Amino acid sequence: MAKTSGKTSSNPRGRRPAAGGAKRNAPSPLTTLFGGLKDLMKVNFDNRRIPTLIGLVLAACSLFACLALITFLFSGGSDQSLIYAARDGEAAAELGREAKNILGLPGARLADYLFNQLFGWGIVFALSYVVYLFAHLIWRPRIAPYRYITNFLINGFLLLWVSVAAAGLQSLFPSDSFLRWGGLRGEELFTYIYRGIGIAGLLGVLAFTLLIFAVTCSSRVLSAIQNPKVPKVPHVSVPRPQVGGFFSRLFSRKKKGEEPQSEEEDESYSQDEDAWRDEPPMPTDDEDMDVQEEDPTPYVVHTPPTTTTATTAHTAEAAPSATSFSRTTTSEPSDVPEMIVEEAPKDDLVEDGDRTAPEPLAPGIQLALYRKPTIDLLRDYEQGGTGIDMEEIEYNKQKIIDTLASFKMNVTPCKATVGPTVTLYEVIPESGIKVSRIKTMEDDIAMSLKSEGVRIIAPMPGLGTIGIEVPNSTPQTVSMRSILASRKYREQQEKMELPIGIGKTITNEPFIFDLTKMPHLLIAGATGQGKSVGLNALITSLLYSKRPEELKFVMVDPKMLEFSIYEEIERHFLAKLPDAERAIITDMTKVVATLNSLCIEMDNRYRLLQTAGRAVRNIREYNEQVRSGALKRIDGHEILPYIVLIVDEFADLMMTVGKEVEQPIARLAQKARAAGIHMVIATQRPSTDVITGLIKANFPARIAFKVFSMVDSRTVLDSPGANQLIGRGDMLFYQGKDMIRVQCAFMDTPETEAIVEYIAQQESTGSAYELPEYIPEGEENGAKGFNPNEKDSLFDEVARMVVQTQVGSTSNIQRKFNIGYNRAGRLMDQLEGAGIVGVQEGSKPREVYIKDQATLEQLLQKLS
Ligand SMILES: Nc1ncnc2c1ncn2[C@@H]1O[C@H](COP(=O)(O)OP(=O)(O)OP(=O)(O)O)[C@@H](O)[C@H]1O
Repeated sequence: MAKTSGKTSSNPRGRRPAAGGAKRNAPSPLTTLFGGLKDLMKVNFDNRRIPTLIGLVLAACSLFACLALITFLFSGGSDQSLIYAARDGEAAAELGREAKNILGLPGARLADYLFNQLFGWGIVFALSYVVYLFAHLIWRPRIAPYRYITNFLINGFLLLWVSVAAAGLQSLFPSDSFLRWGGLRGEELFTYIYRGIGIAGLLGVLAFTLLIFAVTCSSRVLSAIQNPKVPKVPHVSVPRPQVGGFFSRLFSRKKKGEEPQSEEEDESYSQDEDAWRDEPPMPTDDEDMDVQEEDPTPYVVHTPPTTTTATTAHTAEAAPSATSFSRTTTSEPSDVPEMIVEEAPKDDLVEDGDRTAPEPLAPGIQLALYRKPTIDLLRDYEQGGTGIDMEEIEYNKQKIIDTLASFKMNVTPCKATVGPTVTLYEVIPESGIKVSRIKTMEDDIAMSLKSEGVRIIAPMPGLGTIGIEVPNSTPQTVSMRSILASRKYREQQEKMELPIGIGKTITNEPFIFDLTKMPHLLIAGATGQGKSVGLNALITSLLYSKRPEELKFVMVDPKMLEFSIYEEIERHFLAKLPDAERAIITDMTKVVATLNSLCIEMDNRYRLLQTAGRAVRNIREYNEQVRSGALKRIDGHEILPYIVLIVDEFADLMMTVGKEVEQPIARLAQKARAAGIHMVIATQRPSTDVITGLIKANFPARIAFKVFSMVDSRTVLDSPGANQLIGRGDMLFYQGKDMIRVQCAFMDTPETEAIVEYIAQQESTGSAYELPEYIPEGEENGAKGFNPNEKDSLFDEVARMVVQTQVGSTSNIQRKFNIGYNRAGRLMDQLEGAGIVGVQEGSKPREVYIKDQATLEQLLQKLS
């Protein structure tokens, strides 16, 4: 073939012959014949027909030879006379019997020739090469030609080596067997070497050539020579799926019914020389070599002692259990021989006993008998824990390596971390591979693993590896109970102001963050991907850590169903506008007033912080001062509750009232942190008209559940990733730095109902927390006048006190009448409306316009 090409290339087709030289340069009939043959072969090779035909012929031949040889081993002795008779020209019939070989006399003669006349036991390697040839010609014709040559050389070497060694052995242990162990050719070669260098030399040659062969072909032998110290470790064998030589892969594919059905389908497998996406590529010659010499124990699990330690309440503090696998594939460079499989630490739960104990009474605590909900109200969904499925891990690892290798990206796996729903495989790419190229392989790996969504983190921040997250075939449900009962949550609860335990990370650790540090949160995700469950987890987390005096929610629920369950705890944990009937806001037009009211509350709080002195810069410091007694209740100071605004469907809000909410939300987002007001807004539609630039800029902390497009993912997270999630609470947490994949905790409606009931039946603050009244700009003038219907019952008394003391201060009213800050603020507004005091000017007391009691009494009479 090569020769043919050489000849034709001297007259490349398409080149015009020189003028006048047409005859001289006309192709000879031989060239024409070869050229035609070449064209024919080319076309047919492209069609894969010729290789398949050749492969089938070779398959038939090798089957014939194998059958002949196998029966020859058993019946060859009795067929010897027939074989020699035939060779001497006598007919078998003359000897009066038939050959015992299953293929008759031709089979016996062929086997005798192959075995005895050629290479004895070495012939096995000749046959194995023929099998390799036909298998590749039929099923994988496009592998590079050098692979045929490499395999030929390997089998050729083994054939000669075994042949000479077998001939030597037979000469040492002579027998009257009809079999010539090394065959005639092997015996000749043996005799030649033996005569030249003697038996010691012969043994030396055999040993040395075998060593050279092993070093050339096996990276394991090479590394064993380079690092002779092999650590002694206990080992347990684990069955290995999908790893092995060509035949095991072939059979496993058949078993799974994945054989390409049609020629077209088959063609698609061979688009790229190595790109068998649906199956690992055929082993390269190197792989074949290693597979041949692999230990029959597929792979070894090294179990460090840490894995066997008993689970105690302190397991989280113990080192994570780790199981390391010896290298099983030659795709890996020899210097990183093991992959660590890291199972997440077991849940470290603490007893709930202390929860039911009465809380120590402290200044600011009004509800002395109030108890936070107990853990037994929550269910445990995590039966069985996150067990490691070694087979799955090994299978996925192999698939990842093979898929990347088929695109010429060799990687070494170094670690697998098994999480509740996802396993993170860390790999190190061979030098020279662009990390950005691996990043583009998400879909290819997902396809080869037949997996829903694969996410590649390239590179893993600070680790020098590339992370490939693959969903587990049996995801675990993370229960809210396991988060709130965890030691970590209990510890963080002490340190954080608004601790939110929302789920578990990939290392199975509770993921807890402080809402005050965010300080606002944007949640997005397509419908049905776990947003509502996530919001409930967030609310529950706060209900478990805060008392009614410390926390109030403002809930906006356009779906009208999601938060209605929390209505029962209105008197404990909800805040509302003074004129609102229900605390849960379902009417979108009321949201604008609520947001503006929150802005007023924010401003009021800032003023209050100013009056508290220089040492107080935010609500935490203010509350600390109140708790410590430095700021006294008698002076109108009391614990300021954190306010958390939760909007379930922000898109609805934007569609209904649009810009009107955008402004107050942006204002709150920019300023409300110090005043203890935090926002959580969730949306099903993460489009740019909902999550506008203004909103995005003010919500640095974001949670993305699964979205359906990369564009949506970019809108939420500024990068792809959320589109690769698998749903059912699988989420990405982003706070301007790295993205953290978290499995959101699950809790069902009955659990929420039980918590709400538990709180509702306890003592409360009497009514919902009253937010300041908001008067829209247009109505302000009229309303400022004074509305007798809204007159506070304390109005007259307060007015008298203000005129008498000539001090127009809200905190003064609070102190004197022992009322809350908001009510005092509202009374002050009414005094302003009635013309008794002037407008607010910074943190100074207001000017009192009425100077004597008589004038005041006249005015009060007019207003009544
Ligand atoms: N963390 C989780 N663990 C397990 N399953 C979950 C989890 N979160 C959600 N699911 C499953 O997904 C379903 C839908 O969840 P959810 O109602 O929270 O979605 P959603 O995003 O709020 O949808 P929508 O926007 O349409 O209301 C749940 O009924 C539950 O079966």
